Amino acid sequence: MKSPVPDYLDEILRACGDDDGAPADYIPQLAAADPERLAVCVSTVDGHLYASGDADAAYSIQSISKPFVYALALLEHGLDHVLERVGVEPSGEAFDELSLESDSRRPLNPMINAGALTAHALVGEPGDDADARFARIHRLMSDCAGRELDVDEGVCASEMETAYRNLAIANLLRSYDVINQEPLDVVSGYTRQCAVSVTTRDLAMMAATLGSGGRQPMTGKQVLPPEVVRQVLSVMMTCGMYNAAGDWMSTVGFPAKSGVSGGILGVLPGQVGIATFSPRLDAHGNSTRGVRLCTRMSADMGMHIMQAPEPARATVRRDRTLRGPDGSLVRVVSLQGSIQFSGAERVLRIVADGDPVAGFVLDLRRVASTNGVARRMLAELVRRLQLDGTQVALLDPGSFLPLPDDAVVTQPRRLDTLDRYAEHDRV
Ligand SMILES: NC(=O)CC[C@H](N)C(=O)O
Repeated sequence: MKSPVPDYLDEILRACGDDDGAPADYIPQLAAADPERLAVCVSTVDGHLYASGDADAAYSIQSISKPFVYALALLEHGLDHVLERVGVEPSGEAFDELSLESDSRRPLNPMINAGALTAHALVGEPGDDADARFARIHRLMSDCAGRELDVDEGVCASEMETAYRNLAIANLLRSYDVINQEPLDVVSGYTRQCAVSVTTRDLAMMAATLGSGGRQPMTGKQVLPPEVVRQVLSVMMTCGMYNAAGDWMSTVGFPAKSGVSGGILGVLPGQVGIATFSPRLDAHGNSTRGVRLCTRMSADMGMHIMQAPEPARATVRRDRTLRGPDGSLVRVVSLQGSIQFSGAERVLRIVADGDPVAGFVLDLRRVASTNGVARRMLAELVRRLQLDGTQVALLDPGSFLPLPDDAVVTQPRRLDTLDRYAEHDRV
C-alpha cells in the first residue's frame, strides 16, 4: 500500500492558493528569491520525513534561527540567568521594533530582534567574538538538522550592507548594558546566524528535534535537554509569529517560528515537526501561503494543542476481587495505556473508595508509558496499602515503578498462574 500522507501534502500544496504577499526586500538578496517556490515537509519524531514541492530548495534560515540560539543561551547559562536579560512576554510589535521593557530594560522576548541579538550575545564565553559565537550556534543548528549546514555568504553580506535597524537595536542594548560587546560585532554574528542555509527538509528535522524533547530523530543524539525545549516551545507559542502570535495561537494552535525568507517551522510536541516554505510575506513578515498551509494542516490533522484529546481509553482495564488460596481477599487492578495524572488519580480513587483487602495486585503489564507524576502517585498507592497492612504484588515487567520495600514482585512465569486463578475464582 502507498501511504496517503504524501498525497495529502501534494493536495494541500495545490489547494493553498495564490501567493498574495511580497518577498522581503529590506535584505537585497532576499528580494531576488524566486517567489513561486513552495514546499511542505512533515517529520515524525521517529525520523520519517514526508516532503512535497520544492523541499530541497535552500534559503537562509533568518528568524527561525532565533529559537535555536535562545535554546543555546539557556543550555549554556540556565533559565534564571537568561531571564534576567531577556523576557518572555509577547511584544505585540513588529520583529524589528526598537523596544525594551520600560523598567527592567530587558528585551521583551527572544523571538524579536532585540531579544534575539541579546540571546546571540549570551552565547559562549565572555570574551568570544562573533566567529566564536557563531561556531557554537552553527554546531547546534547542524546537530538539530542532522547534517552540516552551510552559510549563504551572499545573503549574509547583503544583510550587513543594510543592517541599520539591527545596529540601532544593538546600540540601544549596549547603551543600557543589556549586552556588553561591540554592537557591530553582535550584529555581524547575529546576521551570520540568520544566513545559515537550510532546506524545508532541514527545517522539518529541526522542528522534529524540538518535537521529541531535544533528541534528533535520525542521529538519536540528545541535542538539547527537555527542560530547555519546553521553555523554547513556550516562547515560540506566545511570541513566535510576531504581532500575529495571538491570531496564530487561536487558529493554528501549535508553537511555530517564521522567518523573512519565507520559512515557517512548527512543532507538535511528541508528534511531528512541520516546515513550510513560500517567500511572499504578509504585513507581519510571515509567509502568506505558509500560514495557510499550517492553518489547513492544523484543522485537517487535529493539531491545535488546546483541543482536548479524545478521552484516553480507560486507564483501568480490569478491577477484580478474588479469593486467594487461603480464603483471603485479593484485589487485582490491571492498568493499560499511557498513565498520567488523571489516570493515576482514578486508580487512587477506586482503591481509596474500596473495601480493605488482604492482598493487592497492581498489574502494569499493559501499560505503555507513565509520566513522573503517575509513577509517584502509583508508588504512593503501594506505600499506603502496605502501611495499612495489605500485601502488595506488582506485575511490572516494564519496570515503571520503583520496587516497593517488602512488596512481592511477581515473576513473569507466575503471571499465567495468577491469570488462571483470576478466571476461576472470582468473588
Ligand atoms: N523576521 C526575520 O526573519 C528577521 C531576520 C533578519 N535577519 C533581521 O534581523 O532582520
